[in-house]
Amino acid sequence: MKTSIATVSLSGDLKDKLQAIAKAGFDGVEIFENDFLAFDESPREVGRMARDFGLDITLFQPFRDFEGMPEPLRTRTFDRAERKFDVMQELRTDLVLVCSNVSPAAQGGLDRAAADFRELGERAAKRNLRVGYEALAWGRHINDHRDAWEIVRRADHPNVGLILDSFHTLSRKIEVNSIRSIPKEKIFIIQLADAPLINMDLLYWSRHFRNMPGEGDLPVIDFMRAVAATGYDGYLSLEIFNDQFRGGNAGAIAVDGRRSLIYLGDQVKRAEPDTALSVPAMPAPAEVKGVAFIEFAAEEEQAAELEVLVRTLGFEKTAKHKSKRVALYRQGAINLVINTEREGFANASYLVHGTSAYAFGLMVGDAAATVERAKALGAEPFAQAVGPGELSVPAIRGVGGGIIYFLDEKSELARIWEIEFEPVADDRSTMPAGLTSVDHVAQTVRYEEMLTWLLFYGSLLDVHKTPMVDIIDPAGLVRSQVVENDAGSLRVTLNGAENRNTLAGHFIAETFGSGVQHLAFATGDIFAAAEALRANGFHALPISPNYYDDIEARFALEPDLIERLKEANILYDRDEHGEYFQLYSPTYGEGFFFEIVERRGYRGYGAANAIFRIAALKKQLRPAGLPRD
Ligand SMILES: O=C(O)c1ccc(O)c(O)c1
Ligand SMILES: [Mg+2]
Repeated sequence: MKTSIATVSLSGDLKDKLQAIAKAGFDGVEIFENDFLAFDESPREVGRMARDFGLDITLFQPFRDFEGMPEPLRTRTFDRAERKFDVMQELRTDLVLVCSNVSPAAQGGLDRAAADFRELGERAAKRNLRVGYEALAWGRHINDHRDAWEIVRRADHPNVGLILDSFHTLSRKIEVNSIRSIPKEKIFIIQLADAPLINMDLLYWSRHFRNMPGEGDLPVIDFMRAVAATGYDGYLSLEIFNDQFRGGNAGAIAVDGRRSLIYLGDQVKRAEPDTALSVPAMPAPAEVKGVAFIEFAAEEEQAAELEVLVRTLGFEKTAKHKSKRVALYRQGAINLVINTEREGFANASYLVHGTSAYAFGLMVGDAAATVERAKALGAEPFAQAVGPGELSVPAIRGVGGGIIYFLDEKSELARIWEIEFEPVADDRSTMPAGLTSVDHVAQTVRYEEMLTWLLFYGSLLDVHKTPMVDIIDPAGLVRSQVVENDAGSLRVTLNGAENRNTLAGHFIAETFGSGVQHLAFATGDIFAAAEALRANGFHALPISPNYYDDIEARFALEPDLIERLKEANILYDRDEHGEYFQLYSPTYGEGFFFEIVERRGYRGYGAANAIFRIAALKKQLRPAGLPRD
């Protein structure tokens, strides 16, 4: 499987783009004509630059408004093509993309178009060049790959072939199985793009909202399976028109792009093991059995404050690390680790981000295999010095710089708490509150990083994503999307903050980056938990009385239940599967907080309640930039 990406997909000048593309490990690049025209070097020099970066130029594109032109436009169009051929020879690329004509002057007719392509093929053949025809979804006469293929078939010229672009086919919901019968030699290149499902004009959707395969909602896998069924094993080339990517970090977007192609290849291979597509072998997506631990990095004094909060939540200090300043707090199956080391990664993370949940551990089927898969997908493995008697825990760097550790039950890793830690007798001052497990981990991320995170989790783990929802913060919008597995043993909510006045935006600005902003713990009895917490000296986040009047009316709740909810500051929601109860802690530090939830069948995350608890949480936050008193 060879990978390529169009220069139009990335930010920067042509050289920046080539550099990012090469660094991400692509084999080739499509030169988008405008990127070349806006660049000062000659085509010969651009070709040399690409080759110096180790990149094939897979395609030069696009050549517009070619087929079906009446004279004298037709003659001019062929002259124009000859000029492009000159540039291609200088660049030293042999393939040009001709996209279907959108000009009002264009005339229809498959035979007329086929004749034009045969003549163009003849001219291209004289120079050893090839011409690929792509049906734009909004082409004037040709907007369906099946018609483009019919024209290529009738042109019947070895230098004329078809270019399939997943966006054009899938955006129009064209039956992908029509691809299966196309001879693979006639498919000159495959362009790939996904997109979120939004109802809008096809051209506008295509030019602004495309994203990497797996980041959107289109069935790119079905498209790719149909392509693979032809026996095609040539270049897979990303062509992503996206406003955000154009302004983003070229290096990071290129890494996402390459990851998306490898992930796509892996999915095709798993669905069709006999596929002709040469896909690198890698372990299957990791099955997550649960969140094994969450680790905070803190400095001593703040750690003490955090410990008080954690104790009021009913946690008990059960163990300490044999040689490091690391303590384990436990309740039910929840392990919270507080790391106050003065060196190493946790300390470095503390120095940059302040007290934060900088790492978490996932219990998976096979920890080593999970890191193998992550590496195949271009993630960075993480390792630090292992002391005597310590385990080397497989780990990777997350997107925002945090760490994800992997434990499993098949190795010594399952016994990490016994091997590396020793029990302590806690003179416990608080009582357990019936918290049983981690319900979800909520990460606040930069809005521009949302897709990166989704692809990161989605490609590595056996999870699915839920549709994006808007969370209303009094100071702006926060977009939220969830990655979760069917078992409910992993739920990660990703909240993308666009603006620093929101609670999420404040957290990012003040902690210098994306990170875990809240942890939600599950309980089987929220009212009993609330009672126990209160006895522990925990103060639940106060919720406005107006909220309770509203839900009483909205859900027709019994007055008695409303009273109990109100009295304990418990929020309520309901979906078609059941009921949901939520209780929040006050904020800690720059907006970190805990949540306690009881699910009675409910599958969501209480998005409808977010505005109320955000307003309440924000009341407690110091204004940005002011020191704490
Ligand atoms: O939006 C366009 O015009 C355009 C141009 C070239 C392509 O390959 C494409 O898919 C779209
Ligand atoms: Mg295209």
